[in-house]
Amino acid sequence: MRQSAGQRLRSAVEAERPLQVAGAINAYAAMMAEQVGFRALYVSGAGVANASFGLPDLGITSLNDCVEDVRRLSSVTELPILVDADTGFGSAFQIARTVQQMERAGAAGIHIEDQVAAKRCGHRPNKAIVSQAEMTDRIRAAADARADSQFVIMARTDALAVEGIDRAIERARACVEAGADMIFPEAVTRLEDYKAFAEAVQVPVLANITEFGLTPLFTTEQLASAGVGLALYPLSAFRAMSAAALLVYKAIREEGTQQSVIDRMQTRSELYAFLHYLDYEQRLDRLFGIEKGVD
Ligand SMILES: C[C@](O)(C(=O)O)[C@H](CC(=O)O)C(=O)O
Ligand SMILES: [Mg+2]
Repeated sequence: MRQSAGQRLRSAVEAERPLQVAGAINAYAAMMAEQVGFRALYVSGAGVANASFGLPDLGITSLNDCVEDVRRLSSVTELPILVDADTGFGSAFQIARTVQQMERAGAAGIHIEDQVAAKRCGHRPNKAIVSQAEMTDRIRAAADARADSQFVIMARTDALAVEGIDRAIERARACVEAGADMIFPEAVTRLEDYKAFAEAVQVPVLANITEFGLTPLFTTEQLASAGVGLALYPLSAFRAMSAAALLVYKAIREEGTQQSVIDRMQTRSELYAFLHYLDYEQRLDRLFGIEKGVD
């Protein structure tokens, strides 16, 4: 029997340490990431807000906004998809609904964080977090709502920046007791802190290797030595795509031609290869009996 998405994520974490999880802001990006060998994908909350809606990552987008992006990815890939569910999109019953909708949309797991609903990016100042009791309630509600017991509930804590390492670790442990399968300590600055989390919680720990934030760009080797289970690159490709797009827009506008930036572009045949375009065409020909040169 085909493994569930949750099982596939758990197996991937076992198979690759740390499991590199690639952020994909759309279905086509997911296909490229899969075809270069990633074994897991990520739907970033910031990605949904910034790329799909042109909004800042400040808790403005909804469950439906996010679920739609998840559906698009799960339609084109068998890779397990970890989803950023921000603060869970509400209180207990809404969190339960978040879990159910994400499962149905094909997600393998979600992370829920302990920031207040008016959340911020984890690498920005002035974050505020809910009490430990409220956070463990979120996790309990999420774990209880799963249809598939293998669906991954990951607890993200933003407590390190707010309350320091000891309280953050205590929170992470409390989340595991409440049913969290994995832990995402946000905005970690030192390898030894990852190690401390990993040793304390004894479940896979995720390192968010997002650029231009508080976490140094640790290598997978460094992360492995600190006992990290998953290495996340939430927006790396999006940042590069955005820079490339800007360059191209400017060149066309300023130079009246795209000639100077053509070698920055993916070619039509490269695009078609990732999309399996020719397979579609062949299927069409087979279905409708169209042969070359025959009307
Ligand atoms: C991981 C994250 O939650 C995301 O939404 O992708 C962001 C990433 C970022 O803003 O760089 C976060 O770390 O808060
Ligand atoms: Mg986020």
